[in-house]
Amino acid sequence: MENILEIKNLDKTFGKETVLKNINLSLKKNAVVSLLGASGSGKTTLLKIIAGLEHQNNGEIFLNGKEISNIKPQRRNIVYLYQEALLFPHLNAFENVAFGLRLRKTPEKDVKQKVMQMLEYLGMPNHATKMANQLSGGQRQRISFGRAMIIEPSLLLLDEPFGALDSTTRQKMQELFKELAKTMQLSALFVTHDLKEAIVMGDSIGKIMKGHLKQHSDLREFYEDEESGVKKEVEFWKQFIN
Ligand SMILES: Nc1ncnc2c1ncn2[C@@H]1O[C@H](COP(=O)(O)OP(=O)(O)OP(=O)(O)O)[C@@H](O)[C@H]1O
Repeated sequence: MENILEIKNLDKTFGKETVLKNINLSLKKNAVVSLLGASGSGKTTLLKIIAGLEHQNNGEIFLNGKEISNIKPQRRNIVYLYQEALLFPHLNAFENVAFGLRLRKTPEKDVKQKVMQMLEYLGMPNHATKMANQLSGGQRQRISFGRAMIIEPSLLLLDEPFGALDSTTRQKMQELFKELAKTMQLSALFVTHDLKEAIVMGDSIGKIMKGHLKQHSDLREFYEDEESGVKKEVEFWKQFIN
């Protein structure tokens, strides 16, 4: 199947610090790649470069087969959703979700229908008229997630999107995302610190270590790799079971 995203030989340094070294990554259309890596390993930097908010020192980025390194962020049809995504404070939840549709001059009838459906998906139809500061942290996070999803971007870059949620809501959002990714045929890079979440969300998994990215084509290969930490995790749980 065709790759929506292809990164070739990408390097990034900040001053004397080499953050990313010879990164190669491919993402198939309608697939999700989970991206793991310790704090400070360069995950956010990689997403920012793909979104066009940082620039690489070397290497190329192809979106749908087209090199995009010199294309402005707003022209890339990529949505980058970061951890502390801010909602527009002067807009209510409905209007925050509707924002991208309004920019695209979507007819009012469709805006209403799409936004209400998204709020329904997010479990928030009763919060539509609340302003951003009247929502809880997790609710704000869900609304910003809905705002990103609703415009059906070619590529979604998600940086720990469910990091601040309790485990029940987090699991619900994972299920919702998987469902929406399928129905909206989304392609996404999904950054998480959580091994279990990476496995649940990803069709394949990449891990950044010491500036290098290792991409596993499937979960079996990821499991077999001692460095992935999955075997260790399994052994940990086994020791409690006779
Ligand atoms: N604008 C910048 N100027 C200088 N150094 C930077 C800049 N942005 C990031 N860095 C450095 O690059 C390294 C990678 O940072 P990055 O935010 O990409 O890590 P991360 O894997 O996303 O971490 P976390 O999981 O903690 O969010 C860090 O050492 C950070 O200090």
